[in-house]
Amino acid sequence: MKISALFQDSKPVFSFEFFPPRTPEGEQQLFQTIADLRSLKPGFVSITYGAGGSTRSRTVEWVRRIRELGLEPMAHLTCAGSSREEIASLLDELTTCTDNILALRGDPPRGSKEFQPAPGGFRYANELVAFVRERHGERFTLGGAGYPEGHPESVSLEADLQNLRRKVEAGLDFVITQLFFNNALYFGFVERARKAGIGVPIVPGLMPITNLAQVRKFMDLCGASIPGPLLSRLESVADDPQGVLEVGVEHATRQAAELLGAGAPGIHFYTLNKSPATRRVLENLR
Ligand SMILES: NC(=O)C1=CN([C@@H]2O[C@H](COP(=O)(O)OP(=O)(O)OC[C@H]3O[C@@H](n4cnc5c(N)ncnc54)[C@H](O)[C@@H]3O)[C@@H](O)[C@H]2O)C=CC1
Ligand SMILES: Nc1nc(=O)c2c([nH]1)NC[C@@H]1CN(c3ccc(C(=O)N[C@@H](CCC(=O)O)C(=O)O)cc3)CN21
Repeated sequence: MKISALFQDSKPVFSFEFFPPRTPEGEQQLFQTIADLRSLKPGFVSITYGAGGSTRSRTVEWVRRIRELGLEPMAHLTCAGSSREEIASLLDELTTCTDNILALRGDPPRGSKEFQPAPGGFRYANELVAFVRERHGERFTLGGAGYPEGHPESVSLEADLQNLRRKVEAGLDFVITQLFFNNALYFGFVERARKAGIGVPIVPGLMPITNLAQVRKFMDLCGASIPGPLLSRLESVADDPQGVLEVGVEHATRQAAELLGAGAPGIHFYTLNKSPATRRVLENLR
């Protein structure tokens, strides 16, 4: 099912993001996480492609598994490291297992700050979006990424917004935001986007914090800032994993409730393949 239909409804769309595990233990954990989360009836679940250095070949495999489990999959697809021929053949394969694609540029390889397009590949996500539309028309619902705090490589918030507009004009059906911990960033972003003529749904992406070291890594990778008071609360329980999770769940619950109250079209959860925090946030919202 094309998930664009879900956003035409007034009900909020909840979605979960997973990455393809590298080890048999990781695979077992992800199966368990999906089992734990499926009763929450997500509108869709997405599978990353090369995120955080993870493997790409398993994205399609997990998309198939998710569909077999009766959930609606969305495959992430990036420009990184692939020629257009390779992307074309992957797209043909995706027509056999999903109706939904999150079209991304991709991160620079680990240890490098600068993105280099592959020979015969694309430099920006808007080129990938146009390519998918050119080859497959309306066959897929297409999502893309948006940056409430600006993309780390962009020269200004305004330039970044114009790039988002270009990407939407190339054919995006909706936008998922980079994770953020302060809702004012999302509200400001949506307001600026609407003024710039971007009309598609903008789904906030939230990551319930469960681990302080990981948060620091994400601030670096994603360019997401943490409000000082939240960081202080996390640091005050740094030696107590359960305490960190409690703070993370409470914060994400407050963020989600306020976002939905203000009319956000749903919430996309960056689960990192774990279920307890996301489950508790959604239960708190009921
Ligand atoms: N859910 C997920 O998996 C998410 C992944 N990401 C990652 O973030 C990274 C960036 O990907 P995207 O946002 O898709 O990239 P993008 O191509 O939309 O933007 C990348 C950078 O290039 C600039 N830019 C974009 N189009 C341009 C153009 N036509 N001319 C000049 N500059 C342009 C943007 O302002 C931005 O600084 C990727 O690594 C993606 O994997 C980000 C958020 C969520
Ligand atoms: N710039 C950026 N790139 C992304 O890939 C990305 C974002 N932002 N923002 C939201 C989510 C978060 N994503 C992530 C981020 C990190 C891991 C991660 O921790 N990966 C593990 C290894 C994964 C594996 O076991 O293969 C790691 O240790 O890096 C996964 C997905 C994907 N998304």
